[in-house]
Amino acid sequence: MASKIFVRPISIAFNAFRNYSSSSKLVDVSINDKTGIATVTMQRPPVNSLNYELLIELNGAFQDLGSKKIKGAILTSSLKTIFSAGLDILEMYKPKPERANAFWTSLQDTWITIFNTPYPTVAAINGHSPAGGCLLSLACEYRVMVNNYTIGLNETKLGIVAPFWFVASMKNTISNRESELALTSGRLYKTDEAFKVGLVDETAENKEDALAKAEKFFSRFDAVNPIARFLTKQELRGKIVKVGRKTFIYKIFRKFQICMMTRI
Ligand SMILES: CCCCCCCCCC/C=C\CC(=O)SCCNC(=O)CCNC(=O)[C@H](O)C(C)(C)COP(=O)(O)OP(=O)(O)OC[C@H]1O[C@@H](n2cnc3c(N)ncnc32)[C@H](O)[C@@H]1OP(=O)(O)O
Repeated sequence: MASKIFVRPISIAFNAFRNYSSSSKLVDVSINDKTGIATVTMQRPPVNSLNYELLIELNGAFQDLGSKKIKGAILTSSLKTIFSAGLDILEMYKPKPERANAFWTSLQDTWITIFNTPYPTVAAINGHSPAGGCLLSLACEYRVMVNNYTIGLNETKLGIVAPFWFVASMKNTISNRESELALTSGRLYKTDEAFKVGLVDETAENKEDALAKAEKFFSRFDAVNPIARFLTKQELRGKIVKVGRKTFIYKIFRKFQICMMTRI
């Protein structure tokens, strides 16, 4: 684990990013060769619900970007009014245990990858972003959200308990008090409300405005050593990942969830 952490930022310094573009079915990745900014676009209509295949592609996209010399990556959606509707409900309906296990693992791996990237990340939230959609944006370092949409961890409203790494991601962004109020009530915030509590960092008029503001965020690091930056990010986020990845409680929790899912 430690070697992975220390090798990555050094290796990215030796890789070029120029003229890179790749598009799979569910995720499009492009890198602007002038700015060095990557854009990762989810494109799974109708609502970018997170199924196993989308998660695997997302995880792969963010991992691959770790080997390119990019300035930062923006996560956004190709859909007009939805960033992501969260986990695909169909993945949770009477799944086979193997599929359920693979699904949960892919969700957690994707969260860890995005939460831990050596390069800066921004979610340009250009539509509704409930539950797992909110989680993806929380994994990024900065959130810009288009006006008049909703975002939040609404699991309790669905009768579901948010895993503690969902909760930890929220608490990494807004206060413990606000997290408690939000999670226990399953609150979905409108864009302006989310901005007021710090769940999003900036609001935007439309997707173009959100992308422009996201790009501007990366210039904060123009005069910052990327390795020092990444190690500092790890110092701040490492404990959350460690707890999420390793604890006995997590394994029990996952078994319990899969058990619940396969019985419904
Ligand atoms: C259940 C077992 C529990 C066991 C324990 C599990 C523990 C889990 C821990 C983590 C928990 C949860 C994380 C999650 O992410 S759960 C998913 C939460 N998502 C939501 O609550 C969002 C629901 N969707 C909406 O609010 C709206 O659809 C929208 C995103 C605001 C879009 O609205 P819209 O009016 O533009 O579109 P709409 O007509 O509603 O939907 C279009 C079609 O998309 C389908 N759909 C919507 N959301 C999902 C989804 N999450 N998964 C799969 N499919 C989805 C919707 O059914 C429509 O389909 P169709 O056109 O009717 O066929």
